[in-house]
Amino acid sequence: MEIAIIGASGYTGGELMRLLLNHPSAEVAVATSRRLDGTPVASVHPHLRGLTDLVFRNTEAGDIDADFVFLAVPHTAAMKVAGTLVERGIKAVDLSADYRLPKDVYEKVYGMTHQAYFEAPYGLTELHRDEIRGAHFVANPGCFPTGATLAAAPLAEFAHTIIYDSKTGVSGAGNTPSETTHYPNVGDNFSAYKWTTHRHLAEMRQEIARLGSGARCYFTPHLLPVNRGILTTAHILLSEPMEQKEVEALYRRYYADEFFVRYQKPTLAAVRGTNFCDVAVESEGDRVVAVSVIDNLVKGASGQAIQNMNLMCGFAEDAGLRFAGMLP
Ligand SMILES: NC(=O)C1=CN([C@@H]2O[C@H](COP(=O)(O)OP(=O)(O)OC[C@H]3O[C@@H](n4cnc5c(N)ncnc54)[C@H](OP(=O)(O)O)[C@@H]3O)[C@@H](O)[C@H]2O)C=CC1
Ligand SMILES: CC(=O)N[C@@H](CCC(=O)OP(=O)(O)O)C(=O)O
Repeated sequence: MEIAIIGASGYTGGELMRLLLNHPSAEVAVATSRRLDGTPVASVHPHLRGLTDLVFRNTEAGDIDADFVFLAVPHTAAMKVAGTLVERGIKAVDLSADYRLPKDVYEKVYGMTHQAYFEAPYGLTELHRDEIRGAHFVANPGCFPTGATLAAAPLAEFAHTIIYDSKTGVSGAGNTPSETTHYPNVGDNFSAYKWTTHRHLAEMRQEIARLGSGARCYFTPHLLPVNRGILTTAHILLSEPMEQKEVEALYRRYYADEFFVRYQKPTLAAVRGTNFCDVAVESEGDRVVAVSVIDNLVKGASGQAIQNMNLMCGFAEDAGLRFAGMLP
């Protein structure tokens, strides 16, 4: 199957190309960039040199010749081309935020009118597998909502309040340099941002509600001086206390059949470069602390996008994604 990546010069585009090198049934045939038409992919992604001869092309969505497309561009850019792909009958996963929320919620959170809205399954694979399987267009979740929701999902129905406290690596901000990502500002430093107003809170609330929970959700992100990874500490306040044994058994049962969710002490290094989410819980009665880790560029973006592509196209869900991280 031939793949096109729109926005292939960015971090998630590069990560899609890296991961798809090992996919048994898919090969990247088109890598688009507006700025880099005619430039070898390996000149921007040097880790791919010798593994791909592809050259970036500034191809319009209407002219793309491929069986499947990944949209790896910022929100608002994705909505400009999504409709064309759907009309042409080309299956696609959108890594941006453009189709993750209902229109009215999107417009409120992103402060703009959605120009090309349609409904799409939310691609948090473990929770929405049946809708994703066979779908033509899937909205890949945000990186924070992926790790946070997987941390809280098993206890959602027993909770009245969930407070997510996340620490993220800098690659979450994309490849455009900014004051925030400037090395002296981020290196040897640590800070909170968007303390109460991060746009991913809407996705987190949506997923907890879809689990049938009326729990209130809150979220504060922090910027870690590392390139990859998100560690989320979810403080889950329960209506009735639960003992450690019961909570741990619940988590182990909930994820027993999920290859990409592992119950073990979460550390960023153990999931770096992989599609795994590691999770563990500790109870102190009416507060359970659930900690999860993911790689923001893999389970938080490109890896989960491939997991979704696999379901949409009838491949094994773990095709191209079954490998270990690197320790130490
Ligand atoms: N980084 C992460 O951890 C995660 C990112 N995402 C989402 O995935 C998408 C891609 O993110 P990421 O790879 O980090 O972003 P980057 O900024 O690293 O790359 C995006 C690429 O899109 C192209 N682009 C930028 N603006 C436009 C535009 N207006 N129209 C068309 N193309 C454009 C650029 O390529 P060129 O200039 O060469 O055309 C750029 O290299 C975003 O929507 C992001 O929110 C989701 C989860 C996690
Ligand atoms: C470190 C950093 O800046 N992270 C980004 C992650 C968001 C992201 O990638 O999400 P969308 O796909 O929803 O745009 C942020 O907090 O905005």
